[in-house]
Amino acid sequence: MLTVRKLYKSYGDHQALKGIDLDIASGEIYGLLGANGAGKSTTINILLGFTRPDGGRATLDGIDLLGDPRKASALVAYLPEVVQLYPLLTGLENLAFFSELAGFDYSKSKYRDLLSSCGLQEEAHNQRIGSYSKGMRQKVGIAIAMAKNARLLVMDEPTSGLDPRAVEDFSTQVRAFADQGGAVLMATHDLFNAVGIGSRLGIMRRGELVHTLGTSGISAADLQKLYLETI
Ligand SMILES: Nc1ncnc2c1ncn2[C@@H]1O[C@H](COP(=O)(O)OP(=O)(O)OP(=O)(O)O)[C@@H](O)[C@H]1O
Repeated sequence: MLTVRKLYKSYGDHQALKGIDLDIASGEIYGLLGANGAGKSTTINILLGFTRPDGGRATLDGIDLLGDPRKASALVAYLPEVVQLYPLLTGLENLAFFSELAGFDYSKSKYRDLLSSCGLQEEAHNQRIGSYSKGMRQKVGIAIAMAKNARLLVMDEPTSGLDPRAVEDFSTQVRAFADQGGAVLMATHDLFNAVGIGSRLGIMRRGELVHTLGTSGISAADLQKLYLETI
């Protein structure tokens, strides 16, 4: 579904990416791991069209993500570390606004269903986003991704600052997105969550993807050992 080939990026004479290859299938949650500066955000920013690569290709369901940013933004949803929403609008109004921006016009009850299915309690639907916790904002962010039928959900450090209950809720929503056939790419330092939620993991070191592994049968302790030996 997502295919990335030979992605290169330099900043001045510093090579931030040295030929990244990445494949994420439909229904897969891929955790991208690596120390600060390894190149995770650069990879994500290129896939989102925020940064231009020096070389390489990325396709999603055969569509060129790097050459056609408008098509790409219709297919890809992004959850940054802090989900950017309008603080003076309610959760429901934000969902309606961003859905309409993406060309979808649902009924109010459909928006409510989407928010509820993403775990946002009903009493919060009509509260302004300014009063939401980080976990609640993420639920709206995932509802927006679902509303626009995104095929790929990209996330940067989604669990930083979330309490364990919020991480559990978040994991449930992300799994639901993947179970509907979406692909998920998540850059994270949270090894425990990565091994819990991820189907596959990649460990980056100095601009290279040096290990990829499936998560079945791997404990967080095993992953931590491999990670520390790798970075
Ligand atoms: N805009 C930029 N200008 C110059 N150098 C940059 C820029 N963005 C990233 N870099 C450099 O590229 C390398 C990769 O950075 P990147 O942010 O992709 O790493 P990361 O793995 O996401 O790190 P972190 O875990 O800290 O977010 C680093 O050495 C960083 O300093």
